[in-house]
Amino acid sequence: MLKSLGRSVFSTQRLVGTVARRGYATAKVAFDVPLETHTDLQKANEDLAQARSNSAEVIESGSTALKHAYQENTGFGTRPIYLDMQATTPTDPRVLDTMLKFYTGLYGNPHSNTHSYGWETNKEVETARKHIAGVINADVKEIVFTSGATESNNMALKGVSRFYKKTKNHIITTRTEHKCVLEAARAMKNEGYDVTFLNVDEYGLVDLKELEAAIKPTTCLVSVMAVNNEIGVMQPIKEIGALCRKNKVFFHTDAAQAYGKIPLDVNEMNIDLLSISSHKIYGPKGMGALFVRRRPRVRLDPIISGGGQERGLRSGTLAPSLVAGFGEAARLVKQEYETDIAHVNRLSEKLTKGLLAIEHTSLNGSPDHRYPGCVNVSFAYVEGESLLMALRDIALSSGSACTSASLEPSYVLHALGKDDAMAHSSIRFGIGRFTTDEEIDYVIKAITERVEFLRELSPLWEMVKEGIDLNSIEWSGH
Ligand SMILES: Cc1ncc(COP(=O)(O)O)c(C=O)c1O
Ligand code: FES
Repeated sequence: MLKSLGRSVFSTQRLVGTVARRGYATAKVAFDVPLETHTDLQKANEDLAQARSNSAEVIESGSTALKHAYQENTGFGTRPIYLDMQATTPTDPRVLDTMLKFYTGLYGNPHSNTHSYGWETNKEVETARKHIAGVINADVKEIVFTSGATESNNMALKGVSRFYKKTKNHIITTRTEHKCVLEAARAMKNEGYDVTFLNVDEYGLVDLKELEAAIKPTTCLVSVMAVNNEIGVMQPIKEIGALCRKNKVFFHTDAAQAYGKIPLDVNEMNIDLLSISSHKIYGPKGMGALFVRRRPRVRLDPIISGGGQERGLRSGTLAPSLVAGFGEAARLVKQEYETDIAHVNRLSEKLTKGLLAIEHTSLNGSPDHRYPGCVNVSFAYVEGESLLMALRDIALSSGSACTSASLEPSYVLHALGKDDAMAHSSIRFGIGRFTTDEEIDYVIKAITERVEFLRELSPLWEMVKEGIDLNSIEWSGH
């Protein structure tokens, strides 16, 4: 019988009905389809949001945080508190101001060098490049614009290994990289390259000795991310850089979650290639860059062929509005670094303390080597997706688990040795420049109440309270 205590007991269908009865939502939605996949859950969420926004009643009005969550009628439905900063950040209004002029007067092609339309746009592009380089102490000539960190990572992994393939065909990366690095590495494996995927320890950190041992005479590239997007863990980038330089291997780091958020100096840290994403720093989406070191020079095969823009490494006309927005976002992260980090630190401490005060919760990833703006917590005996459904007033993610249409739990948490149940009960909280104290207070209160509420529904929780050892039970898979 215990074997059947699987997903059906935690059925989201039942949960939504119950949540509605408890008064978290005034609308009741009937689901006549079984809610099994993530797509079903999303649809159910959308239906519920629609029903709720059609309802005249607003729950628990009064507090500003709640107003923010439920009452702001933007015409796009209700707006939950935004705590999904690793997925993307809101555009800073100052960034938008910088971008608008490119949709009116400044429409010249930045690559046109025969007239003033081209020159004036090009000047703006180069100003942006300077701001972007400045954040990581790079030279302007070392910044190549791309469509985002996905493209930058592909360029680095595919471009470098293809260029050096005659003499070197080995790539080293880790198991907790973003999907775009893992998939680019896998693509190179399919092209015949030798790829090592390093393990991480229980804190999510790579072992430097293991890394050194993995380096071979044929190794051309080591790619280790700076800050993990799911758990916020910061890898020892400086030490990895030193190790790679000593062994004459190029070092690439995916800094999509790190750029502008932790101190990065490409020279001091011996970084040869570094990927950046504009929309993680309050800039526009669809924009990014790859830092490519000039001394010692890193060579790479372009993955896009064409007119030879961006030093021949990335052909195609640049999007000046996006470039300038990205540049302004970079200028702002540098200018406001101290204020931003102090703000994020303070709210992160408050949130972490508040969440870990709930019994049977734990922080995922190293508590010491982390970017504080990403807090990943496991709530034992509560299913992540049930909790997300009960937290419709807060925009959150359970890391990569819920971005997938399958019910496969996070590979990052797995790499840390977490079991399926723990991975499925984990939620990622992202704090940023515009997050407020009131929002964090509201989130702590809401999570505390709803975790308690969901546990009350959980037969597992009942068993825990009765003192049954859950490890002795054989579960059915899902
Ligand atoms: C660590 C990491 N790498 C790469 C990316 C991809 O960035 P972009 O959306 O700019 O392609 C992301 C964004 O989700 C990320 O978090
Ligand atoms: S699929 Fe969302 S938590 Fe498992």
